[in-house]
Amino acid sequence: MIRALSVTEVRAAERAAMAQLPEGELMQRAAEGLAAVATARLAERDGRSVVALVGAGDNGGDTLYAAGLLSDAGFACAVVLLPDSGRARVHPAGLRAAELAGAAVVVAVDDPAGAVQAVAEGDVVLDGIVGIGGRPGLRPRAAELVDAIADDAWVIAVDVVSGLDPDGLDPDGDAVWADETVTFGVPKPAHLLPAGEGATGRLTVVDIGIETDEFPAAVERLTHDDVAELWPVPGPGDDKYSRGVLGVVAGGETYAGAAVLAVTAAVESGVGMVRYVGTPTPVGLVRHAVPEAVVGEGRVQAWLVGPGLDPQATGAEASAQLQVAREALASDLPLVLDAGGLDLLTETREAPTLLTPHAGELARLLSRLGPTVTRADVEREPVRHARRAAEQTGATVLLKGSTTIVVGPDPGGPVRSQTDAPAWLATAGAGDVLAGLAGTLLAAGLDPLDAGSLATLVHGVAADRVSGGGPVRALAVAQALRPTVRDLLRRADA
Ligand SMILES: NC(=O)C1=CN([C@@H]2O[C@H](COP(=O)(O)OP(=O)(O)OC[C@H]3O[C@@H](n4cnc5c(N)ncnc54)[C@H](OP(=O)(O)O)[C@@H]3O)[C@@H](O)[C@H]2O)[C@@H](O)CC1
Ligand SMILES: Nc1ncnc2c1ncn2[C@@H]1O[C@H](COP(=O)(O)OP(=O)(O)O)[C@@H](O)[C@H]1O
Repeated sequence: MIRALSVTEVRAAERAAMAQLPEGELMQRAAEGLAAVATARLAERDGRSVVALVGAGDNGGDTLYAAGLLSDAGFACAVVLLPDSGRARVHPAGLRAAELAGAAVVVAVDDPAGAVQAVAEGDVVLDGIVGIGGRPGLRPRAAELVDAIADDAWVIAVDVVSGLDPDGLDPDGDAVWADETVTFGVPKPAHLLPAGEGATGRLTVVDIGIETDEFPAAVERLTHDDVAELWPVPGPGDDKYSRGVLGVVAGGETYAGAAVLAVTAAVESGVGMVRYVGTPTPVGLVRHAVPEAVVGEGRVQAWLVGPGLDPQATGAEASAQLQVAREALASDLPLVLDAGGLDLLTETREAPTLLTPHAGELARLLSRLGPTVTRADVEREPVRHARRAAEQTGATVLLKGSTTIVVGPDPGGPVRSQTDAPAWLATAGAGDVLAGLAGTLLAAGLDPLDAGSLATLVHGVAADRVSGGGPVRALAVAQALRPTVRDLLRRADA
């Protein structure tokens, strides 16, 4: 699992480490790590010149020391000081080290044209304007200099891309767009959350000797190595009931195929059994496409309600199906609530509950529970809106997107953030597959946070497998779940 710490926790971890180390040691380690990465990138690109954009804080200090090391190593190094007060506010010892090593110093406020020219000449650009002390956005001088970076330069953000909210909550405004971020000790939320992930580029974590395991994570990301630990693998004593029966209330006369996709995904991901409840058309399709599924009500360990379900549908059969859906919501069993089923949520459930909206559905849900929220609002601040929905409903919320985030109702709990899928997965029916897969995991007894994030990871890996760089269809993703789970489980034996 990859863990990111909030700025507050990072500072606490750094304080604890600093208490054991000589003054300035952490910054030296950070600078050495940064210089080593920059040296490797220069070598890969046959580059000779480095330019360092330097702000007023310790992030600028790291960058100045690294520029000194790179200068010592023989690279042509320029440092551009951004603060209005010029030399006065940058890290004094770092500046001395860079100058002693022979780096050329340009004070942007005194020589704006020289600063632009220096920036344009860098084969590698170090963004040391701000790190974890930064507020979102770039000031005009910084923005102008960032614009001057050559298109083919390799931009390395120091610790956190300047312009981002390091905690990854505020929407990204004007920010540096890095090819790579070299971060110190532990990832920060901006590296893993939608607001900052794109601008962060490749993430390289440099060990500077700070202990972070004891500190709570703000953001977590499951990796392939986590699958074997979390996946419900049956043992000799299991039978189909003990492995978990999933009741699926999905599909209707309008969106009949959603039922096939969700039920297929549940069966392909190894559910003990599916009991399917639908109207005549999807019942016929499910019987034909998934002979393993049992049609009709019965005892289940968890429910999936919603894919392709029309909560406004009328007529005897649709009403009977909606009645089962409402009973599932009112039950004390774990529940995945997706798509049309989200409209049926009227009160807080006590049992484990996973809501799986996309941005539009989350906006609709929040608007039903409080003031109007638009899809654009959710897309601008996904974590805040998912958290709000989780707090208001008492459920775990899985907000789908290119980065999918999963948050539980405890506001202090971590955000799970997954980016495993190719953009080809943005296709109709993909969400129905995810819902079926999440249902399998909930029926097997996983809690909603693990079920949601593990399902998202496996769904994304399966999509990647069937894509191979080309289009995917949702049914193929569902059918790829079996080999995908098998291969991910095999990693543990390898
Ligand atoms: N702590 C440690 O032990 C270690 C820390 N390390 C390093 O320290 C970094 C944190 O350093 P930090 O705390 O000095 O904050 P930092 O990110 O340099 O920014 C603060 C300055 O930025 C300014 N500023 C803010 N927003 C701005 C904006 N949008 N645009 C422009 N300026 C803006 C603000 O100035 P003001 O607004 O007052 O003018 C303030 O002075 C961390 O990321 C890591 O690299 C490593 O050495 C390892 C050990
Ligand atoms: N740009 C993207 N990159 C990767 N995955 C994406 C992207 N956009 C959407 N997805 C994923 O595709 C699926 C789409 O789900 P959803 O919108 O509910 O589709 P449907 O309702 O048609 O089944 C979700 O799992 C989502 O995370």
